[in-house]
Amino acid sequence: MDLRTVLVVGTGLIGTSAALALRKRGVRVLLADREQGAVRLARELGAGEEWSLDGQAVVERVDLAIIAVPPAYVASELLELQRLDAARFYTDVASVKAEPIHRAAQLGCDLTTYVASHPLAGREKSGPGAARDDLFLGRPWALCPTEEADPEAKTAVLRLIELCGANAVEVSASDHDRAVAVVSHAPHVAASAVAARLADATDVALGLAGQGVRDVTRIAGSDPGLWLGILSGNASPVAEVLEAVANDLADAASALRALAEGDGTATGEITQLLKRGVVGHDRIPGKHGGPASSYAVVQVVIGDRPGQLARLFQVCDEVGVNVEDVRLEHAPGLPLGIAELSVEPGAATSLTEALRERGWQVP
Ligand SMILES: NC(=O)C1=CN([C@@H]2O[C@H](COP(=O)(O)OP(=O)(O)OC[C@H]3O[C@@H](n4cnc5c(N)ncnc54)[C@H](O)[C@@H]3O)[C@@H](O)[C@H]2O)C=CC1
Ligand SMILES: O=C(O)C(=O)Cc1ccc(O)cc1
Repeated sequence: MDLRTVLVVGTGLIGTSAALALRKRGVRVLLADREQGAVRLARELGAGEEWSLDGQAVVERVDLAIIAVPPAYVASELLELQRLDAARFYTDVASVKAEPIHRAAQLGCDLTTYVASHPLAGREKSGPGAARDDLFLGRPWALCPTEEADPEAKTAVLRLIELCGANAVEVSASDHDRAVAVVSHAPHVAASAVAARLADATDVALGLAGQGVRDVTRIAGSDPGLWLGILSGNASPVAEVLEAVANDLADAASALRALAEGDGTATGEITQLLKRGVVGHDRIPGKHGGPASSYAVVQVVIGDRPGQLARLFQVCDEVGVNVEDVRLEHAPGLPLGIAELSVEPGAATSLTEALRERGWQVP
């Protein structure tokens, strides 16, 4: 089915990102939020037009309404939108699925026109100002149709996912919630626990912070209010994963205590955890949801001057090398840094040679 008009309720990070992606594909988008400022900013960013009611009636029934509000408000928003007959079909994007669906059933929502969904893409920033039209490109987007759902409602949500450039993954709500406890929600709490150690760390310690601690704690910078809602909505599955993580941490701490007291055999336990970590890390699928791939990394020294990265990418373009990922390491106190370019292993040598020929320092 074609989505000609879509209503986005909740013009924050996710709602506005979806709106921008849809606008880019020529879809007409209407915007609503309980905060007028959020609608205004989304509109100014080109995400669509303001949704308005004619008294208590909708002016125009849209093809699909996307409910992009915190998990606890999804069901009541769905009820209200269905009462207004605002759309033919409805979805939401909340990070938890079983509870909003259960609540919607309890409130008496029409489950035939509703298919819950969840894009596995986001950022540690909130609000329309953080939105990006390419946020969902190549990312998984779960959809959880219930038995009651009309097949056409599912088709509408699949079209939304396709228009946003994401990869649809159909899964039951309970399997979804157990899965995201492992890959998103428990990692978030673990990141917060590590970041919390930094709250009273010394300036010396913080001055020595490198990329590792930034990688591990990035998501800990997210909105605590939103995350309290996400974790509360998936409490048991998240608690189960955290208990397992806590056991591993407690075992590692005991082994290190034993090691500090001279028990050399304790290294075995620590090695086992580190090795299990490598196995788990390597199982994370690569870009576009494909199998985990190992790219070659080409390190290039770059000066801290405007335009350096653009010139570096220009060389990659000239020699036809696709940069799969890029990471910047800054050298503290020095006017230079290192750009780490991840490329297909077969392309690393030719890129290195091309860069050196053009005067770049490739250590
Ligand atoms: N932040 C992230 O990285 C991701 C978030 N999600 C889910 O997307 C949903 C939205 O999250 P974000 O966009 O990050 O949050 P956000 O805080 O950027 O935006 C939420 C917006 O919803 C509005 N809102 C709240 N209650 C409302 C109501 N009852 N009616 C109308 N508007 C209301 C707020 O004013 C705000 O503008 C949440 O359910 C979240 O679990 C899904 C994937 C990633
Ligand atoms: O910032 C990131 O990398 C994320 O992975 C964000 C995120 C947060 C919540 C979700 O439900 C899905 C994705």
